Amino acid sequence: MSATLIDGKSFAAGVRDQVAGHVARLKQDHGITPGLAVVLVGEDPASAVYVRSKGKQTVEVGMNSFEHKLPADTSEETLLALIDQLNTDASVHGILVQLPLPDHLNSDLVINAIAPEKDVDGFHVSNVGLLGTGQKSMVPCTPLGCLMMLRDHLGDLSGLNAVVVGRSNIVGKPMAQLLLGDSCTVTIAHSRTKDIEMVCRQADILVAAVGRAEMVTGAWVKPGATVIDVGINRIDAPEKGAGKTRLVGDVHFASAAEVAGAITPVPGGVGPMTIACLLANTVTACCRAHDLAEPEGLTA
Ligand SMILES: Nc1nc(=O)c2c([nH]1)NC[C@@H]1CN(c3ccc(C(=O)N[C@@H](CCC(=O)O)C(=O)O)cc3)C=[N+]21
Repeated sequence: MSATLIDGKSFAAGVRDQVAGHVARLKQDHGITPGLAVVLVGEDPASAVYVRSKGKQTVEVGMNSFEHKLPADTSEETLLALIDQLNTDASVHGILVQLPLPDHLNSDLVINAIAPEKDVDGFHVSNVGLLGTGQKSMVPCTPLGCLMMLRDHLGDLSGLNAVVVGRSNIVGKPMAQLLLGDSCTVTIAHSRTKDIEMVCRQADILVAAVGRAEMVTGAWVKPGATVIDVGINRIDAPEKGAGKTRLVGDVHFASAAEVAGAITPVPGGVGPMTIACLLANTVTACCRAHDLAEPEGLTA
């Protein structure tokens, strides 16, 4: 491997330290404790793990964590009533509804019921529009974490060719907006893109967010490029024993790391940054709610 490893795990620990500092200042100087409410509908085991990890880290940085676990058959009416209550609760500065929701619930409707200024996921249509027009908004956590690592590693991004593989509302589209905001030349590639390998090989910055295990190989990577792997895929790992699994990204790490200048690993790359940025967004939302100066370096 010749690429520099971008250590998301330690970067995220640094972001959480900064967040903890801001939380302490909010408590001491203003008597305010930022609060994050996480809503989980149903019993998806993977989602439950993430929600527990978010709650633990929220408390570790000194914030209040409010967890709302609802049964899988919760009605839209009940869920909307809870969101309404959280919208008006002054101790709640951030609201996250864990996705995906069960099929009978309309996630667009639910997300757009969150007060935009408390929408720490940045998924509300108002925040999407504000980001797209370069106005102050809540920025989705995963793309924000990727941007922080890119700026840290590369400094000024202006004029660089950035290719985002994947066009989801959660990662691909907002990632492209953020890179455009930093004056990159941005291409969004996806399953219908012609000669996707050739498109990717033009990228100084290559962000893989398709959800297909190890799809992006070294042959897709321009020598020296910075590769950000957003994918988290659990695959069978018979070499570890019968029935064992392991996590891999959307990038075939071994081959890409031979060509790239820098690369994020999975696990320990983008994932921990996503949670750190959720905490950062909650502090930002709290400061805005109280008309206080926003933390620097924790927003786009
Ligand atoms: N409204 C909403 N917002 C989200 O941000 C959201 C969501 N719904 N639904 C589920 C996905 C998933 N997600 C992850 C966050 C951190 C790791 C993470 O820290 N992963 C570790 C590994 C964890 C492991 O070992 O399983 C790592 O990559 O190093 C993974 C996944 C946030 N999501």
